[in-house]
Amino acid sequence: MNANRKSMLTAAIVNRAVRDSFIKLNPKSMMRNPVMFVVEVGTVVVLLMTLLPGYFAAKDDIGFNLTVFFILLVTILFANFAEALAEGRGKAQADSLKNAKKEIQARKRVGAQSVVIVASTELRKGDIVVVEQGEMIPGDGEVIEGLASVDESAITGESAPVIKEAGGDFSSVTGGTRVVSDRIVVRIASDPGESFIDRMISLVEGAKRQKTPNELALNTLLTSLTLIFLIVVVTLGPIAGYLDIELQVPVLIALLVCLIPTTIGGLLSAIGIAGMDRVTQFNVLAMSGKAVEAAGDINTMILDKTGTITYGNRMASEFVPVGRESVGELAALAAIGSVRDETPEGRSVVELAKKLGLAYDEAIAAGGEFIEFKAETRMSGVDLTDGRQVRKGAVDAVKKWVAAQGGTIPADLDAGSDSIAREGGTPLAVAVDNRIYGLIYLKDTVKPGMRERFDQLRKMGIKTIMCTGDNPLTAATIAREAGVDDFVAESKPEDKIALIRREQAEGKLVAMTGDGTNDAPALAQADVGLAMNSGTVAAKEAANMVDLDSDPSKIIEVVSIGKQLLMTRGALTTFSIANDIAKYFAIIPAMFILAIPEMSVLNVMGLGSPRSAILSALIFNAVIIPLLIPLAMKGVAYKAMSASKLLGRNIVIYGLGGVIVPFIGIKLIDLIVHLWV
Ligand SMILES: Nc1ncnc2c1ncn2[C@@H]1O[C@H](COP(=O)(O)OP(=O)(O)OP(=O)(O)O)[C@@H](O)[C@H]1O
Ligand SMILES: [K+]
Ligand SMILES: [Mg+2]
Repeated sequence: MNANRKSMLTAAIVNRAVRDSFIKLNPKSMMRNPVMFVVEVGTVVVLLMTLLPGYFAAKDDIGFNLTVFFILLVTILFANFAEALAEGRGKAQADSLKNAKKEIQARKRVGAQSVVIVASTELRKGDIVVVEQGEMIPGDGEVIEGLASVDESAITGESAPVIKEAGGDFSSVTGGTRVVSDRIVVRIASDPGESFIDRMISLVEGAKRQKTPNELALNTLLTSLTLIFLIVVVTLGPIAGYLDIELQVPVLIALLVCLIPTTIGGLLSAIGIAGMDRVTQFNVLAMSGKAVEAAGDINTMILDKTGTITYGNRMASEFVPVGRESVGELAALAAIGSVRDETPEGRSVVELAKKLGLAYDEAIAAGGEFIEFKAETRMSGVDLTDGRQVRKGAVDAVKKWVAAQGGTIPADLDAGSDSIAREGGTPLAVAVDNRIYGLIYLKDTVKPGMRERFDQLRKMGIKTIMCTGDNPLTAATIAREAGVDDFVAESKPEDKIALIRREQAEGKLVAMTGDGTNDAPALAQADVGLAMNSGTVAAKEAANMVDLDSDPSKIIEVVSIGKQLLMTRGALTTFSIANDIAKYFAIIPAMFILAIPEMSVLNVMGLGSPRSAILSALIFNAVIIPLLIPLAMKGVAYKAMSASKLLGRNIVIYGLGGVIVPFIGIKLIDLIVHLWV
């Protein structure tokens, strides 16, 4: 991962955040946060009363009023600082991305063979460019010719070059990355300003940050609470006046600020930004905050087997002949049928034949028409020039193919394939025309720690379904070994989308990962679709998240981050509202004692004086914001457990804690403040 992306808070980020806290005082930007905007209006009123004492207040109140003004101003600055700090890392990252986005020259193809030099900024969707060794790729696109290794460190932070090739699932390239060897022809897939880096910049900068539905709902709640308390406090003046009690405006404003949910109001956007940022630091790009929150609410997770649950480098490890066929013949045919199969499986078959010293005729292998592997047919092979058709593929698919040509199925085929499958391997049958020669044992291993991760997901209440093109027996073995809740075997690409729709019809939120063009519809259908950066342009465009490290099992952590975000917001909202209740008990008695000194029995907290009580409550209200910034940024500690259990636990910690902490805090502050007031 990128070193500067990992770095936590640098001095530069903090300095910038301090500066931004003042810039954010602009009422125009404050208005987006109604709770803090009310505080700002109150601050201005108190300032006016302090500056123009003759009009509004008695002279001896100047010191008190000035202090209230100062605490209120600091309260707003603290809230602004929280937001600015949360934005800081993204802004720093955007700066370094902008460096990767320099205008460069591109070799645009015109006509069949000639090229012209144009600026990369002039490239449009559909243009064809040629990129030679050492050159920067001028825009996002799909490799349509050639193969090259590409240094993508500008985007992924990963220094090892990756292979990009035409066709298949590793064909997408990103503008601003560099070809380190060979030459490719790329079809540009985005218009200027809409490239991956552009999107990434606006994403990390938060330029297009929109409030999520969740945030909007919470904001409405907080605004309503603010409005209610505003009405309460505004009517308190006349009521008190009627009772001949004089309540001073700055005291009323202090009361108002203590009562309205300033803690969560001040930290709300920081929590959202920090949640997004945690995902980004994890090298996953979420296209919206909504996607991250959806991840937190996921009920069902669909994972594919090969490459997600297992390592996915399925390697041929053994040739198993059936009937009276020989290993040599089987290996030769398997190799001939695989010479032009560029999948890892295909390459490993040829390698195994070579390793075992089993010969095959290179000339025969090179000729004929190559039949590429397709997830729909689950077979690959070659039609030789002599008319013979060589096929290898999923056992049931090959059986059907052979049967259709009037062939018979060797009696020991099923036993052989079952024993491979029971070990978690993938059996491939090898056939020529109507005759089956035997099996290839493809070995794959479950990634370590999968069982623990699925256990965790289960505790979170998330159902995991493994979806694989493999046969039911292999699927069952791997499913058992990895500990997923359910599996679907022999699934074709369209089965994934059907599965997602079925779950969604039951009201569930579904997450899935994918990288191929045929995953694109399912990625779009899923509530959280995580595409691999190595994958195709179609997959990346359909998904609402892209993993720069192309590790599909990361979906598990993304869900944890989403949950943590939702929980942090819930916990701090609970804490904030509980806090306000406690402050109410500190400040209301103080107000009345100030007006009617005989009421001093109300001073249950034993605070120094009414004024020091009010100031202490107000100071507590301000300092709790920066004290909670680390929690808002890091998120509350998250343990895998059911939603209801978590809710109960959080209400105890943050609800009860929220009531108790202010009493202690205000009392302590009062001990100091009382020395002056
Ligand atoms: N190169 C290949 N040539 C012939 N058959 C193959 C090849 N690769 C895979 N197969 C067969 O096709 C089946 C489906 O493969 P596919 O890649 O669609 O799914 P999968 O990788 O098994 O499952 P997953 O969805 O978990 O990735 C495999 O189980 C295997 O039997
Ligand atoms: K408050
Ligand atoms: Mg696959």
